[in-house]
Amino acid sequence: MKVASSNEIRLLDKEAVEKYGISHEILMENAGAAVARLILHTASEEDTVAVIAGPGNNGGDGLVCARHLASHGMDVHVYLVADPERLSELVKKNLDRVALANIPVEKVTEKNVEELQDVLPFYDVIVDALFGTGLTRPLEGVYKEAVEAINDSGSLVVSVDIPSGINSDTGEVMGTAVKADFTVTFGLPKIGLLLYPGAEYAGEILVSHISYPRSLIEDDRIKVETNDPLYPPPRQPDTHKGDYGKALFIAGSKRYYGAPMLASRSFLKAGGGYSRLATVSSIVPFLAIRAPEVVYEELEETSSGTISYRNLEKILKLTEASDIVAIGPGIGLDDETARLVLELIPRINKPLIIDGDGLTILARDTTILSTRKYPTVITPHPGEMSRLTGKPIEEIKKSRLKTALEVAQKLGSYVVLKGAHTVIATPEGKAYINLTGNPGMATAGSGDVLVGAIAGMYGIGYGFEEAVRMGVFVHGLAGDLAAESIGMDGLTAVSIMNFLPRAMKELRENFERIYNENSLPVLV
Ligand SMILES: NC(=O)C1=CN([C@@H]2O[C@H](COP(=O)(O)OP(=O)(O)OC[C@H]3O[C@@H](n4cnc5c(N)ncnc54)[C@H](O)[C@@H]3O)[C@@H](O)[C@H]2O)[C@H](O)CC1
Ligand SMILES: [K+]
Repeated sequence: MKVASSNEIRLLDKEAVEKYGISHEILMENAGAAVARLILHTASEEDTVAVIAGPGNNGGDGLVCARHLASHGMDVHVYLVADPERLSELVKKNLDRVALANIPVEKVTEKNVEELQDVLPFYDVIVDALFGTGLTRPLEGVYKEAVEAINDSGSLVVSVDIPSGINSDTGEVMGTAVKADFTVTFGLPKIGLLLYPGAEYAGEILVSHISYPRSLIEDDRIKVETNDPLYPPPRQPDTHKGDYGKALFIAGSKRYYGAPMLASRSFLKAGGGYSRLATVSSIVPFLAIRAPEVVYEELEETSSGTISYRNLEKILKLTEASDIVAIGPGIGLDDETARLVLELIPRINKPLIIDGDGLTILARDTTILSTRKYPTVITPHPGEMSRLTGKPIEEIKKSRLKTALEVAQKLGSYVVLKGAHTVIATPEGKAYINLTGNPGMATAGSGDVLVGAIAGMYGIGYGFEEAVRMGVFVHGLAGDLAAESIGMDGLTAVSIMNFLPRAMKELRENFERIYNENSLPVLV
């Protein structure tokens, strides 16, 4: 599903009106009615409802919602946190309709806002219609106090379009924000609902298309989408291991042999056919016990136990017999090894995944990517992205989508910026926000499993871009299945790896359910 910025949704709003003849009044009526439908499905008609309406169209949606709930016999009160004289004509029209329907309206100002703390806990349901995509600055004064009263109420909170206080483009909290149980968002979901902390404040998100024409819903001018799963390519019966991709992992060192094991083995667990690990000979005996299905290529090592430069030609030869290559997990930062990695990246004539220390080494000279003739994907966590861009980590965490898109464009490489709701960006300027995964996956080695999963998706036959997307999707799905089975606390990278086969089985056998459970529901 497409995901819109506040500017894009305003553009679609404008086109709905000007190009498709759907008036603002119809859009607002559909929006308010959608919120009312959710409440009628979720609460009971005996429940009491407080609608907290703000100064703009978000408030207007709330007023429409109040009218619909009252018409179902619910006991509804409106708290207007705005100056009625400054409302737009359309919002004023809806305020008049509320008054004409004898729905109590109370004006909230600095003088009486603290009373909200006392009255809101008595309402079963609170509709947060203070601000939506028009939020332009941090909430202060009466608005901030109203939000805090909503959060302290203990009532069921339903946010209109976006939780008030959340930045609809970045997901940041602007001063303070409503913690919603549900958010009904209109037209298309907003980016700020899917990036943390916005994703956490939104609660369960439901989309209402409010009669937007399909061409607006699927508008290609919108470059961001949720990372919805794609059905896996069939596994033909008469095949041999080579048909499911031959992968080469250039990884590991005397100190780090967990990473290469996790990456090379996860490739097989995700469905890949033939996994070769080129690593320092001193750790091969240990690895062979833990991962007997992997084929090992022993490499000479430096005095610090990392892969020596002397292996350059041998490694290049190995890449020729591979379909996809991954470089970096646990490879270390020894100068000689770094020189080898910087020499290999432009000369590996295969699709390439660069991860872990390989990214820290790449950060020394990202121009080496420009000569590559085959697709590349880099899989940084925010710390590695900070080294690649020179931007502080905090800034990256606040602008994950923008940073991923910029770097993908600049490097001509796919970017997987890991974290809660991993973001995938393409060199062509598209982006996908992944919805699978859970906090239990923030564990050492999780990224190594992801490298294997991406390579595995390419091995089973997805195209490169689809393999990157689906590697992230199944990695998160495996983590969710693992958490379901053993909880999040003891969830380790090995748990995620061991649930990859189940994730693939679920994808193949219960695709519809997996799709529905991991994409945004449309409120009908
Ligand atoms: N997406 C659609 O097609 C539809 C969207 N609708 C709803 O419209 C709002 C956006 O409405 P808008 O009037 O542009 O802004 P808000 O209601 O979010 O904000 C009101 C107003 O408040 C001012 N403001 C901004 N920040 C602050 C602040 N920190 N403190 C005080 N005042 C602030 C600013 O002037 C804003 O204009 C969208 O979210 C939907 O709910 C349509 O109703 C249905 C179709
Ligand atoms: K809102």
